[in-house]
Amino acid sequence: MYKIVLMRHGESTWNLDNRFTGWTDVDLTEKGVAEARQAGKLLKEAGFTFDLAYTSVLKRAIRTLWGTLDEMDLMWLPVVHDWRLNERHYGALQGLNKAETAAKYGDEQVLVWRRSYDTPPNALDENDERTSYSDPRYAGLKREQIPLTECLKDTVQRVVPAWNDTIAPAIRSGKRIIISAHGNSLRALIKMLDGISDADIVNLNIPNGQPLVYELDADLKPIKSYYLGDQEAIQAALQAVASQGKSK
Ligand SMILES: O=C(O)[C@H](O)COP(=O)(O)O
Repeated sequence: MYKIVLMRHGESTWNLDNRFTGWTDVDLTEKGVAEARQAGKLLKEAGFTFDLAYTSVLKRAIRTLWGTLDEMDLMWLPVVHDWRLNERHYGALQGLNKAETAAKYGDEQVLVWRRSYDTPPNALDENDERTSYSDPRYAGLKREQIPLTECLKDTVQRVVPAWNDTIAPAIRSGKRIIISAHGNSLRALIKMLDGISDADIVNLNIPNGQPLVYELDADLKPIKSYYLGDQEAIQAALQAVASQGKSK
């Protein structure tokens, strides 16, 4: 049996402002930094340790990993930064307030943009200054690999290869791993791991900074999964994430 830990980054400045973030590289708030440390404390208390860490190329996930590993005295750990674990690109919504967008376009439309499997938000214009074309961290990618918007299905199409090419082989070789990533890149991964249908994935929300343990069998199929920590607080946080896209 293998055990892996998935974790969404702690609260970011744009989580606090309730803005669509996607590939925008915003930092953690003080609360987010504290959540990362608290996650490390919980993992240490529960007897976890790791051999290898995976994260995205976005600082809110990277800094969360740093805080967690620091708390576990594991800052020396090898870390793989993979752009394929980035948040889902939120297209032209990036930067807009979620509740204001719901007031303008309706809660239903915002739910479709946030949670539907295959309807992407409007794309950024190629000349929009918010595109990632000239960002050096994506210099190794072909232009067509850099999204202008994504639905969850598009995110699945990059997260699953990251799993198959690098993460799954590392787990099979016996490495104990932690993945620090994002709400929707983790929804993509969990959809694949748990075989969640396109319709049911709409209901899956991930709270900030809470370690989610997956126990996997020899074929890397989930045996069970559970959040560490205060279960009531986690349920409240899940509800709060679901409500972020409502006008009231
Ligand atoms: O990119 C974002 O705005 C968030 O990190 C995830 O947002 P969501 O819960 O609205 O999809």
